[in-house]
Amino acid sequence: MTPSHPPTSRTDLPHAARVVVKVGSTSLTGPDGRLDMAALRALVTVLAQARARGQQVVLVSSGAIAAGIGPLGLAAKPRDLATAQATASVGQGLLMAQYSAAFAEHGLGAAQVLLTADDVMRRRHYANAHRALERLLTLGVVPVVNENDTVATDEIRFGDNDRLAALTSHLVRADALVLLTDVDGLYDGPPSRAGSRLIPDVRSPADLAGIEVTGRGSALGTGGMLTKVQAAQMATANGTAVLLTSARRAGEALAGAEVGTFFTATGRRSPARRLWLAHAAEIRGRLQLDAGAAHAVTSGKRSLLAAGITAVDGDFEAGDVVELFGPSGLVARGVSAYSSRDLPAMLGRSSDELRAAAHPDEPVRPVVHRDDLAPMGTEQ
Ligand SMILES: Nc1ncnc2c1ncn2[C@@H]1O[C@H](COP(=O)(O)OP(=O)(O)O)[C@@H](O)[C@H]1O
Ligand SMILES: N[C@@H](CCC(=O)OP(=O)(O)O)C(=O)O
Repeated sequence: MTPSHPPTSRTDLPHAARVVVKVGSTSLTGPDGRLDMAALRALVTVLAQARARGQQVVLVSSGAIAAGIGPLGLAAKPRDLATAQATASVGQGLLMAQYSAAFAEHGLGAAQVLLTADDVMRRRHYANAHRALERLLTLGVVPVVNENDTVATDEIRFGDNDRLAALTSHLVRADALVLLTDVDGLYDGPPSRAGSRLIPDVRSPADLAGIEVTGRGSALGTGGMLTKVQAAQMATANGTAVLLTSARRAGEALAGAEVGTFFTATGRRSPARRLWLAHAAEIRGRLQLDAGAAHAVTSGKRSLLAAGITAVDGDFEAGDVVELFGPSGLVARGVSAYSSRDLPAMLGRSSDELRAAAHPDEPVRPVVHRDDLAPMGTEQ
């Protein structure tokens, strides 16, 4: 197999050693909202061709909720969490049965892999998921990944499979990520608006300036174009090239044709936790830092101590993600070890003062440990 490196252009894509392909609900369902078997089988044929070329393939497939709507007699995609969870657990089994049958026609095995946000955020879970996926790939099986919708709670869920696909690309160290949807690429405005034009290449985040993307998906889709662009940025910043196009063009895309929008890989892999913090985590509050603290967390990559915090905003618990602002703007995101109720009494106090005031059994921790920090913004 070709040595692993991100493709630098579309023509390189058929030579990428390991590819993650993500397909959205809208591309797998017909107008009646039911699974479109022909679309599913056509996609599997394309993935089997990639396998025949010697590429390893991981499929991230939405469609569990869509597949559950018909059998449960529902009129539309459920809005409340409990019904969405129930619908996904009915649909996921049906979806997977179709994939297993379709891959078997090409002599390929398929494996269901259901992930939650914890599986990429927590170090031990991450190592576990990584090991299982590696073994599946070396066994020649095609992993079919979806979010574990039945157990994912509102607080800790990806909610959209685009960012799950970017994190899966990190998990398997993919060279390329192919995002398949119902439009043929990224446009500079909503594709339904007359005059919107396809953007063929995105070479750096600056190329995205001025582009209008909406977070609203179609009736069955979830994140719209916004989560796809976020996923593309997560993946490219971590050394994975991205091609965004329509599911109808999956065959051409994987064969290296001039279709869709190609996002060049811009960065190198960072730890998964940092990736999550920087791009996917929900922000619950904000800490204002003095200049010294802002410099310490960005340049020195040091833990944030209470002494350098001047103000606390928001309502958050210990373990929630907060944004850290220096005198000239956003500098980092991090996991706060203290709640917004406990922090105000600690501000500006040195660790020695806090230790003297604390209960002897209670260790004084940094407010944000350096392992839980993702530098962002300009003061890096
Ligand atoms: N700038 C844009 N370029 C392309 N598509 C866009 C843009 N802004 C919004 N969209 C919409 O995003 C939709 C795709 O998102 P979504 O429905 O969530 O798909 P999926 O089910 O494949 O995840 C497209 O149908 C399109 O109408
Ligand atoms: N996990 C959900 C997918 C949610 C989702 O992201 O959908 P989509 O926007 O169509 O990729 C399901 O299988 O229904």
